[in-house]
Amino acid sequence: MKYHSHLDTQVTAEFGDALLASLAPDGGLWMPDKIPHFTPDKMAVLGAMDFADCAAKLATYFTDNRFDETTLKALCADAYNFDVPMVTFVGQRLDPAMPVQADEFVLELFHGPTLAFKDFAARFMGRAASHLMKKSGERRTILVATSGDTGGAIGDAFLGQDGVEVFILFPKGGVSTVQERQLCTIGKVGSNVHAISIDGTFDDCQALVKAAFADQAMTKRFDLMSANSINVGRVVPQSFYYVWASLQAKAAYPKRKLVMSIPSGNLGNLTGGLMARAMGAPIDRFIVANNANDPFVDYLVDGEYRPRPSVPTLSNAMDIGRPNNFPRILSLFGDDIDAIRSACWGVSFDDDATARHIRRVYQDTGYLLCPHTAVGHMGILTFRERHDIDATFLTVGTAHPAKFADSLEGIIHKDVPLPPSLAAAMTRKPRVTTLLPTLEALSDYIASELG
Ligand SMILES: N[C@@H](CCOP(=O)(O)O)C(=O)O
Repeated sequence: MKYHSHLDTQVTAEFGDALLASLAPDGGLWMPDKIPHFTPDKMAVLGAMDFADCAAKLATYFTDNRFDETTLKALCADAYNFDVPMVTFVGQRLDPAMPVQADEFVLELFHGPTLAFKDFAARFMGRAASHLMKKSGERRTILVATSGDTGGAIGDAFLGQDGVEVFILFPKGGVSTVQERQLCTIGKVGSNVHAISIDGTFDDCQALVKAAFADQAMTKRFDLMSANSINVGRVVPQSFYYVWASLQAKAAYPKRKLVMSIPSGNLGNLTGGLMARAMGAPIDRFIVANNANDPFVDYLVDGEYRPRPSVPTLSNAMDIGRPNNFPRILSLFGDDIDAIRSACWGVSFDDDATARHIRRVYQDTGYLLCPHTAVGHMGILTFRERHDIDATFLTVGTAHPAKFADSLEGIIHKDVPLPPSLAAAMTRKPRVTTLLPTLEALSDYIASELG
């Protein structure tokens, strides 16, 4: 498998080099040259595996000869040591071996160490980068912009890794209280993970990271690597759980179509899903569910892409006005908006609707949705109102509700208990630096921390 820049197919790289470089030399996003396509028979074999083995098998098609099968199997077994359940609001689990009647499930992708779907890609990326860097002796300074969840997952995945320093940029006041404490307590004094509160929005953080990569001198001086989903090493592993989950759902309900709803911001998760669909994963359609930051939903409606400054919402991890992966989606579909529309249906919701929905589902069933997953589930309800279709519906559950305890307690008027890892983070002293959103401030700070 080779990768090419989305700006120029002649600019190519192998997986390991694309991962460590993050962006192509022309500033483009790396794209797989050819997405492998699996027949239904081959898909059935993948679906019969457990998630870690399925991921390792898929990874053999996307990596290069620096990753043999044994390495990938061990890497995925180590990365994916947690559950990937699909459950109804009343706790019924989708299991192809069990007779099940329900048609709506939440694909809970938040059982990894930092309680968000970002763990899937961060843990693969961390282990893959470590494998490459051990061989070559290279070093990297990782920059990651976060609106809440990516930073924690990347910090956790690279914590203590030799030859790597991680700088997590988050918008001051723009992430939940629990997320902020998680981000700011991963790195202890002297460790390789550094949290930076940026006086600005997530878009400012993301723009700063991009400006750092556009600055050749800075990229070279610090050996920069991005751990955001502009890095193809984030997007590839985000396709694995779509393949596996869709195969489980199809095995349980072979006759039904499958519709998956993705709460979306930077569009990296959707890109992973679209890649899985291109591989032959039996997903009929994606619902792209946005909060008030909805340039992609608008694009699906009128074909005009209008990135704009983000506004703060309850589902803060999706407060993104200029989604990084939009060019990848265009590239996957050769700019054909009709093909994009046949794969994706979009809808957006405001905070009042989100809060009402969280309260209603909690009162009716006892299931507490995180604000992002709530947006995803509302997407399914609206889609079902407008389409008469016999399908299994999976809402992609992006984060554990306890990460948003502060806002959820005001919505359900009850305490939201924290899982042990988050409760422990709340007792630790934060270690964070506040910076203005300028390249000079960022560069000086990195230089001072690297000594
Ligand atoms: N929603 C993200 C924002 C960064 O997006 P990514 O796709 O680059 O990880 C977050 O939670 O930080």
